[in-house]
Amino acid sequence: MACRINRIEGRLLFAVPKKGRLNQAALNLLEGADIQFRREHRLDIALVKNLPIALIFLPAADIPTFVGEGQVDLGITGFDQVQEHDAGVRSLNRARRFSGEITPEQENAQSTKGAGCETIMDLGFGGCKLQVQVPVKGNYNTPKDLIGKNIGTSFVHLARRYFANLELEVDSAQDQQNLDSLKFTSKLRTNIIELSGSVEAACALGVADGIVDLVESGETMKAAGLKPIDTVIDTGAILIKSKNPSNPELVDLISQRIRGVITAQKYVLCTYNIERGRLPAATKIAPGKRAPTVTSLEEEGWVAVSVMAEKKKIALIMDELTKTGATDILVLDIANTRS
Ligand SMILES: Nc1ncnc2c1ncn2[C@@H]1O[C@H](COP(=O)(O)OP(=O)(O)OP(=O)(O)O)[C@@H](O)[C@H]1O
Ligand SMILES: O=P(O)(O)OC[C@H]1O[C@H](OP(=O)(O)OP(=O)(O)O)[C@H](O)[C@@H]1O
Repeated sequence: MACRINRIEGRLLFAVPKKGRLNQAALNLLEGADIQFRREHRLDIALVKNLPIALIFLPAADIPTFVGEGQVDLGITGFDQVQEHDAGVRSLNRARRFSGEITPEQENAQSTKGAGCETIMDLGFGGCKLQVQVPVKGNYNTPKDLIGKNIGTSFVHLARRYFANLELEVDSAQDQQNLDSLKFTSKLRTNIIELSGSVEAACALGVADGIVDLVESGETMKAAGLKPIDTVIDTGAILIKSKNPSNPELVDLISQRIRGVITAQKYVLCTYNIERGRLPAATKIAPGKRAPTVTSLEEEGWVAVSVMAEKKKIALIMDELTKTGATDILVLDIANTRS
C-alpha cells in the first residue's frame, strides 16, 4: 500500500465499520471499553486520546482485507465478510494456479498470507443468516432448482462456492480436481451476478432467479415476496486481528476490555436473602459465573447472596428463587466487568 498508515505515530490501527448495521453497536463497544476519540467530520481516521491507537473507519466488507494483509492490526466486522474475503483470496490464487501462473506451493503461501485474519471473539451483535432465497410465487423450491440460473448477491465468492458444491453433488462427480476447477474457474453453470445492495429487488426486476443475501428479522425478504430455501452460513459481528499485530500487548488489553463489556451486557447482578438451609436449592437455580458470594445477615440463620446471572434468563430465575423461599430479590445492571 502506498500510504503505510499503520506506522502513523506508532499507533495500533483498529478498523471500525464506518456505516451500516454494525456501526452503532461497534461504537457502543468502544465507548464501553473507554476508547476515547473525536472523529472530525468526514475524516475516516481518528486518534484515540487515552491510548496509542488510531481508529480507521472502513466499510465492513473491506475490513478483512486490511486486517488480513496486516495493514491494520485489529478490526470489527461480520463473520460473513471474513468468510467472503477468505473465499475470494483462495479463489484468486486457485485460478492463478490453474492457469499455471503460480505453483501449488505459491498458491498455498499466497492464500495463507491474504486470508490472514484471526478471530479473537464473537461480539454478540449483528446476528443474521446468509440465505438462498427465491420468489414465493415461482417454480423454484430447492437450491438444486437454481442450478444453471441467475443468482444475485453481494457475496459472490461464497455463492460461487455454494453452487459449485451443489453442482458437483448433482453431477455426482467424485473427483476433487473437478470440484476445485468448478469452484475457482468459470466452469460453474450457475451464473453469479454481483450486486452491491438492495439485492432483494433483483428477482422482481427480472435480473435474477434467486438471491443469496442476509436475513435477520425476515422483513426485507417478506416485503420482496421471497422465501428462504437454504442457509449458506450463520454470521455475527466478530473482533479480528492480523497475524502479526504491531503491538500484541495492546491487542490483548483491548480484547480484555471488550470481553468485559460484552460480559457486562450479557449478565446482571442478582442479590437476595434466604435461610441458610435453603441455600443449596437456590444455588442450583442461579449458580453464578464461578460461584455465588454468600455473606451472613445479622438475623440468625439467614444469609445474603449475590450472583451473576444471564440477563435473558433472569425473570425465570427470579420466579424459581421466590419458590425456594428467597426474599428481597434485587436485579442490578453491571456497568463493566473484568475476569
Ligand atoms: N439485517 C441485518 N442484521 C444484522 N446484521 C446485519 C444485517 N445486515 C447486515 N448485517 C451485518 O452487517 C454487515 C454489514 O452489512 P451492511 O449492509 O450494514 O453494510 P454496508 O454495506 O457497509 O452498509 P449499508 O448497507 O448501509 O451500505 C454484514 O456483513 C453483516 O455482518
Ligand atoms: O431480515 P431483515 O431484518 O429485514 O434484514 C435483512 C436486510 O438487512 C441487510 O440490508 P441493509 O438494510 O443493511 O441494506 P442493504 O440492502 O443496502 O445492504 C440485508 O442485506 C437485508 O437486505
